[in-house]
Amino acid sequence: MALLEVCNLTKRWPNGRLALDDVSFEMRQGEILGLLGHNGAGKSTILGITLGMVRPDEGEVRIAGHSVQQERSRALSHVGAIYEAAHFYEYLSGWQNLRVLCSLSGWWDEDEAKRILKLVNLADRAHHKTKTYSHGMRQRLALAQALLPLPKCLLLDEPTDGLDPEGIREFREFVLKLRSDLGMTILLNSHLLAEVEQMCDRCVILKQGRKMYEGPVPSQEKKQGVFHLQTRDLAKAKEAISSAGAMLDPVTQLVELPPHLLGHELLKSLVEAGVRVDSWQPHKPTLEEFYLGLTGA
Ligand SMILES: Nc1ncnc2c1ncn2[C@@H]1O[C@H](COP(=O)(O)OP(=O)(O)OP(=O)(O)O)[C@@H](O)[C@H]1O
Repeated sequence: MALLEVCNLTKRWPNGRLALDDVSFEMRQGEILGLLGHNGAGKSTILGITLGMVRPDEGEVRIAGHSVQQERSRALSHVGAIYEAAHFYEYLSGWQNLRVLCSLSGWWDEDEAKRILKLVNLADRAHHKTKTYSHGMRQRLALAQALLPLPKCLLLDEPTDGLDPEGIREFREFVLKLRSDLGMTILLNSHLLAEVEQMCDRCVILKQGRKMYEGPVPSQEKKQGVFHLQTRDLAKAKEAISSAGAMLDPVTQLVELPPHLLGHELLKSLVEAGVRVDSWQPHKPTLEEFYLGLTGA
C-alpha cells in the first residue's frame, strides 16, 4: 500500500517560474526513496508542499490516505522531517530543546524521548547545551526531533550536507536502522548519488520540474545485454565483436549485444578468434552514468 502519494503536482511561483509540472509518484510503506535532480529541479518545492508549507496550483499530496491540502493536521501527524537547516535554542540542552519543540505540538513523552535519544546516539550528551554540539550531533538531534512522536514517514532534505565522511556514514547507518528496526518509510532528498545508491530502494529523478524517471536505483540492476571487456588485443576483439553483430565502445570497452546473442556465446567467439580476454563481466551502470544520461548534464 502507498503511504505517501504525490499526485499531479504543478506549482508556478508568483514570479512566473514553473517549479513543478504535473509530478506524481508514490512511496510504499517501509521503502527508502531518493529524490534526485539538479539545483532548481523542484525537489524542495515537493518537500515544502508535502509539509503543507507551500500551496500547489494543482494536485495534492496524500499521507496515509489523508490529503495534506484538505486535512493538514491529520496528514502531517504521520510525518517527521529534517527540512532546511535545523534551528535550536543554543543555551538549552538537547533534551530541553526536544521538550520545548515537542510541546509546541502539544505532545511530550519522557520515556519515548529517552529511547529516541539513545537510538540516535545522543543519550550521554542529552543534558549538554546545544551550543557545544558538533554539526553531526546537531543533525542527530534534528533526527530525534523528527522522530518524536514516532511518525510513519520521514522526509530528509539534504540531511548529510556539511557532515564529514564519518558523520555521513554514521547518519546513513541510523537511517537504515530506522527502516530495519521501525519499518520507517523515508524520502531522501540528496545531491549525493553515492548516498542514494547505498541507501535507497528506488529513486525519482526530476529535471526542470518534470519527472524523468521513477523506478529502482539503476546501479542496483545489471544492464541486460551489456558487458565490460578487458583485453590487450583490442583490434582483434573489435573485429570479432563486429562480425558477431555486436558493438564495442573502444573508450569504455563496453560491448552491447544484439538481442539474439548471449554473453557467453560472444565470449566463446572471442576466445576462438584468439583474443586474450582478461575479464568479461556483465555491466552495472553507475547511478551517475544513468543520471547524467537522463538529465543531459
Ligand atoms: N519562494 C520562491 N519564489 C520564487 N521561485 C522559487 C521559490 N522557491 C523556489 N523557487 C524556484 O523554483 C524552482 C525549484 O526550486 P527548488 O528549491 O524546489 O529546487 P531544488 O531541486 O530543491 O534545488 P536545490 O537542489 O538547489 O535545493 C527553482 O527555479 C527556484 O528558483
